[in-house]
Amino acid sequence: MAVYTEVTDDDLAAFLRGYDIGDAVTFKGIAEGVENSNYLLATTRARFILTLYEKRVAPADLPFFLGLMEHLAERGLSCPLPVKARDGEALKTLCGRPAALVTFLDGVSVRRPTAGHCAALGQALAELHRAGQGFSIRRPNALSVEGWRPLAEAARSRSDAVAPGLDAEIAAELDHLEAAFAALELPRGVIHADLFPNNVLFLGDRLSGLIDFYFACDDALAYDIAICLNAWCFEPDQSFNVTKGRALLAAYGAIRPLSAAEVAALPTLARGAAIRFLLTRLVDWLDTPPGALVKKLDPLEYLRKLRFHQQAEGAAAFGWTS
Ligand SMILES: Nc1ncnc2c1ncn2[C@@H]1O[C@H](COP(=O)(O)OP(=O)(O)OP(=O)(O)O)[C@@H](O)[C@H]1O
Ligand SMILES: N[C@@H](CCO)C(=O)O
Repeated sequence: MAVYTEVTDDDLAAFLRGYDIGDAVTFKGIAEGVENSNYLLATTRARFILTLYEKRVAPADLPFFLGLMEHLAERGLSCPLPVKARDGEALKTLCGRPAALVTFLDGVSVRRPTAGHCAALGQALAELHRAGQGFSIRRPNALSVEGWRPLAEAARSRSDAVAPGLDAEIAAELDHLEAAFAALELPRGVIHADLFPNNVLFLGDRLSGLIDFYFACDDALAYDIAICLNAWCFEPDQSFNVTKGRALLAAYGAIRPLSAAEVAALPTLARGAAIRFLLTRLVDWLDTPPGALVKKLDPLEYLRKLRFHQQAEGAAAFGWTS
């Protein structure tokens, strides 16, 4: 569940007096999501999402996230648009938390993506990468290669309890990845960095919006593709669906063609993307107390994906065809 901070009717009424968006009609907490408190607000004019940023979002990063959504929306990407208050500011404080209102997007996320969904995702990802060009604020990726060993250290004495031998397996993989990533020179730009199916909305087969930009940062554009290949193209039995991978890559390439260096780097990037989510899930798994309301995500799902990539030979394993 994701309502950590309760907003009373009085809090809301006082908050909305700062905006010119009509009067509240309905207001309710949204159960999905794990990072922030989210509410769906309908006013006499339109629907909005009210987000109160909880402890995992650094307040210093909020101008990047809100500015990025505005930049992308102005360039035609279907993503939430931060709503400015009467004073021209989108970032406010509510119940002691940083807070913002963004526009509501219609659509539902898909649980079992088809190849058609993967193609739509690939196209939208390339459009996002194009639209991100020219965005002036920088945000390094704290969860790229330099961030992985500290996460592994945080889990270290406890990870073998999750899977025997896990600590040594992670250490060996990090040795490999640190060298492999150091050798990469790839086109960079703004990436979403968490574009899992729960962050992509569809109306029927049509992709209607991208949400949750709170991991967005500057990094290799192809790293975002690798994150999506991992999140969208594995089946529940953990086999990689080459048809879905091919659909994603072809649709992406039709908008933003991949360079030879990016294609060659995909297996390394996919291993990196696998260990990134393995590690963050592992730390959360170990640190979340029993009985907490937050749903814990399985780190071993990403260990299995990592092992697939360790065996894979070249981008053809993802369905890449030149
Ligand atoms: N602009 C929007 N339009 C429509 N629905 C939205 C919008 N923003 C968020 N939602 C809904 O709220 C839910 C939670 O939002 P979001 O994914 O941003 O939360 P979060 O706390 O950052 O969680 P997580 O990082 O786990 O995805 C989404 O799954 C979606 O149902
Ligand atoms: N997408 C992340 C969760 C938080 O963004 C994961 O599946 O591990």
